[in-house]
Amino acid sequence: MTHALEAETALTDGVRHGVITIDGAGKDYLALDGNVVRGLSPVSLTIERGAFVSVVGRSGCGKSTLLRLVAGLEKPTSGTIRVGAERVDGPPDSARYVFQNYNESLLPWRTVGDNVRFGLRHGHGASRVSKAQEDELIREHLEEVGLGGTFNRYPSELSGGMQQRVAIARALAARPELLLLDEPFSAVDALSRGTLQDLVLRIWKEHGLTVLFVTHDIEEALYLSQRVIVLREKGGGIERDVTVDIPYPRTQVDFREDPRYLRLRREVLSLVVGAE
Ligand SMILES: Nc1ncnc2c1ncn2[C@@H]1O[C@H](COP(=O)(O)OP(=O)(O)OP(=O)(O)O)[C@@H](O)[C@H]1O
Repeated sequence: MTHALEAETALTDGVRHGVITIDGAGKDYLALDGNVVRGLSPVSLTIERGAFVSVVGRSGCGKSTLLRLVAGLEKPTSGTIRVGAERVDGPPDSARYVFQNYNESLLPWRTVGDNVRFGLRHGHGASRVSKAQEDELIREHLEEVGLGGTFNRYPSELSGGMQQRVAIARALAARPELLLLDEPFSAVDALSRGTLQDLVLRIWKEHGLTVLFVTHDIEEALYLSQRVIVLREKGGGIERDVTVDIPYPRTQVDFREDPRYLRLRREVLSLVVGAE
């Protein structure tokens, strides 16, 4: 195959499979004191359309940097990133990002319904519909994340877990193909966290999304994902790409007793602890 034909095939495959293709992408930051800080050594990674992939590693290993590069919120110092056939150079239209801190995710002066409306109006291939149709769609999205009846409330009137559900509903309203989640549940209590994990799994399946999920919680990463990318300390790049070959549906209690999970937890834990 000629190079031109190979490139062409790669592009059409990219469109068809909606892959994230990271090719030697790395990031060095210029710190305020003028020193260069390694955010992430160059990494290469392909994520298939419809995959659920998590990124784990110690604090400062570059998890958020990797996600922000894919989200187009940072420019790589080296290498390239593509979402589908498009080279990332700013936030891709087909991707939505949910932050760790729900206080930053939502517009506090807008009602829950209007926060979701924002997602609807600024969505992927958004088309104008009447206000009544919009309201109907917003109510459906809120129902989907278990927040029926909160349309006219303000974010500050909701618990942290509920606010994160609003952020997810708003992201879904934008009809993304790719959902990027940066430690979205780290600030909520353990029980709400389990429920939110199951919500994300349901949404992933029902909407056929590709999910890239950053967490410091190895158990969470294994429970959710088909693949867990372990990063080396201090922006050192990829230590291991671990396949989680345990079928879905998974349930919180059974999954954690599965011998395959216990083996993988041991493997990933020792990689993270040993990734120095
Ligand atoms: N804007 C920035 N300016 C300078 N250095 C930065 C910036 N953002 C990140 N860094 C540095 O890049 C490295 C990787 O940071 P990053 O936030 O990606 O790590 P992380 O694995 O997500 O950490 P955590 O688990 O603590 O959130 C760290 O050393 C961090 O201090």
